[in-house]
Amino acid sequence: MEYNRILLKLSGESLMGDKQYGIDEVRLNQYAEQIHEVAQMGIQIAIVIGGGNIFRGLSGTSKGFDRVKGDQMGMLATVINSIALSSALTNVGQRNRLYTAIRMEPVGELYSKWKAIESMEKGEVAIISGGTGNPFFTTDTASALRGIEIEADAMLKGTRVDGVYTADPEKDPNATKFQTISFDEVYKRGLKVMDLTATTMCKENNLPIVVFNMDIYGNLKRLMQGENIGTVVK
Ligand SMILES: Nc1ncnc2c1ncn2[C@@H]1O[C@H](COP(=O)(O)OP(=O)(O)O)[C@@H](O)[C@H]1O
Ligand SMILES: O=c1ccn([C@@H]2O[C@H](COP(=O)(O)OP(=O)(O)O)[C@@H](O)[C@H]2O)c(=O)[nH]1
Repeated sequence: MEYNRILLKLSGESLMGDKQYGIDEVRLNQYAEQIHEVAQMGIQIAIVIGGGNIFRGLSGTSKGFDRVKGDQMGMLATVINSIALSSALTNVGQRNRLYTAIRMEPVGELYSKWKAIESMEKGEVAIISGGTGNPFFTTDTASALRGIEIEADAMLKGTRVDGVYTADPEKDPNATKFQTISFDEVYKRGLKVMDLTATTMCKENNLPIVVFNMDIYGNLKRLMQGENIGTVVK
């Protein structure tokens, strides 16, 4: 697969690094350096980050939170992570622009497909924060949505496992990894590497997903250079 424009999804939870909560500066800077490296190769990059290191709407409901309010907190958590990444990218010399799904100037500009594309064409990394702006969705679904909107060649799901397995590799030591897998096979086997809403959006709009381990330094560049790491879902 050749990549000219990518949507990179970063897990909020991975941003914690070795910490129990919040943002680990070392991990954050490693992400920024790797993104800068790939941007310098001329690849257009949009980024969507989760918020699981700070707050997840569903975890709030068990403590009595209203789901919609909890999800709004979760979406704001993705904005916090995005501001941190924006700052880290600036520190490594990478121009970038922060977009928000809901109006929040001067934190970021209100997202639109055209503004994000214009940024990327100018060599800026477009950080698209705030999820879809709606409760009951996940950051994976927001990534699928934004990836389709900005006409990315693929959605790269950077996570803490190195691909899609026959079963959750964190629970089943006998699970084996797929090099590629079809969307239909993901449904048939009930694989839970992304939620169904996100998977269905990608399938219906022909956006391939690449699941890879973003926590191994250099993996993003390896992938862009065509190395066979991770799993392609298409
Ligand atoms: N079939 C599978 N193949 C790979 N990972 C899976 C599979 N089923 C479940 N997972 C889990 O999905 C996680 C990756 O999804 P991610 O969205 O980054 O995590 P989270 O849901 O914690 O934010 C992995 O840590 C892994 O434990
Ligand atoms: O379009 C969206 C995207 C995210 N969220 C909320 O934001 C939280 C953080 O996102 P997620 O759990 O997907 O992040 P990750 O697992 O990648 O850290 C979710 O739990 C939801 O509560 C939401 O309501 N709508």
